[in-house]
Amino acid sequence: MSVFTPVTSEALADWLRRYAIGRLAQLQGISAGVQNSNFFVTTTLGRYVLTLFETIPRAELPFYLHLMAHLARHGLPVPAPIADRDNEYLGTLSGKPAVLVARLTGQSDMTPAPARCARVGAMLAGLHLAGLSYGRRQDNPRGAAWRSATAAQVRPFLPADEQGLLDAELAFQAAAAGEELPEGVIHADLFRDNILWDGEHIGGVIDFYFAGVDALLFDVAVTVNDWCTLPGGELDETRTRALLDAYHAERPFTAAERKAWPAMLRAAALRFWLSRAADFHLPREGELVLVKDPNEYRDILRLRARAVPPLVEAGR
Ligand SMILES: Nc1ncnc2c1ncn2[C@@H]1O[C@H](COP(=O)(O)OP(=O)(O)O)[C@@H](O)[C@H]1O
Ligand SMILES: N[C@@H](CCOP(=O)(O)O)C(=O)O
Repeated sequence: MSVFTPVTSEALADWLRRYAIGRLAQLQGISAGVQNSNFFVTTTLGRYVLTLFETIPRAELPFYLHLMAHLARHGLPVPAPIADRDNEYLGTLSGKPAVLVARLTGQSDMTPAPARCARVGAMLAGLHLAGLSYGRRQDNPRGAAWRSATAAQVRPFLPADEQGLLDAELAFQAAAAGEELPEGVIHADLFRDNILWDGEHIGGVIDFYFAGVDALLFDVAVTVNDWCTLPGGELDETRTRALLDAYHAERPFTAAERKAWPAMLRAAALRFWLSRAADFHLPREGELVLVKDPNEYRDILRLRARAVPPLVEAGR
């Protein structure tokens, strides 16, 4: 559970006067998420999610908020940020940068069937295509430079065998960086808990606060590693095929991407092993704080270094 910064009903009711969305009816802390403080806010006019940003520098926030507005305008089920009476998305509450976004409907599915993986693949391709016309640029905050810096921070806390795994992977990734891959805006954290299902339709894609510009294939790898992994960490071939084929039908993978796929699955696994290890060994203070298991992604990383299914089946 993550609420790092408390918000009182009195302070929120006062803050809401800046908006045109009615009076506060209900405020509830959200028991999920690891990065920001989130609350469900119900007013006399609608239902919203309030996010207080805990770590992202204020100057970087317009990239995310305008991206969400851009994608929503392109018909994707992304929460539109709410502008205040001065036409600003970003405000300040409890001393933190704060935003209200539309609350979307649906529930996340932690045991998705192949058909849902296919929908996610198609939606991810749509998100990448819509992102091509987004005018702002900000690098992936969890890209290669962040991975090297975070590896140095967490390495002293790891046992010897994990230090060896980490060193070998960093060396492998440095050697694998080669041909240029198609780039664009990526979500970068499209886990099962960041998609809300409304029946068989995707009702919401949330949590854009790791988005940035990077290889589109990195986003595909992040998504496959979460949506298509069996409990022991191996890839489920049916779900993997469903997701990749549906993506490929919307944005065909290039030859360079096919070649880079095994290394990209490993880069994506490394990213989440590192962030979870950093959250575990270097925790932040908070009222309700959720820490996810780093070993899950350590094991996924080990397994992806063995055989993985091809990005595109032979003959397609
Ligand atoms: N726009 C939204 N509509 C509906 N529920 C949301 C929305 N945004 C967040 N949530 C809920 O809040 C939870 C935490 O949000 P998330 O963005 O994952 O947190 P964090 O920013 O800490 O990673 C989600 O799992 C979901 O239940
Ligand atoms: N998806 C990441 C952590 C980010 O948490 P989220 O709640 O914002 O998705 C992980 O699983 O490590």
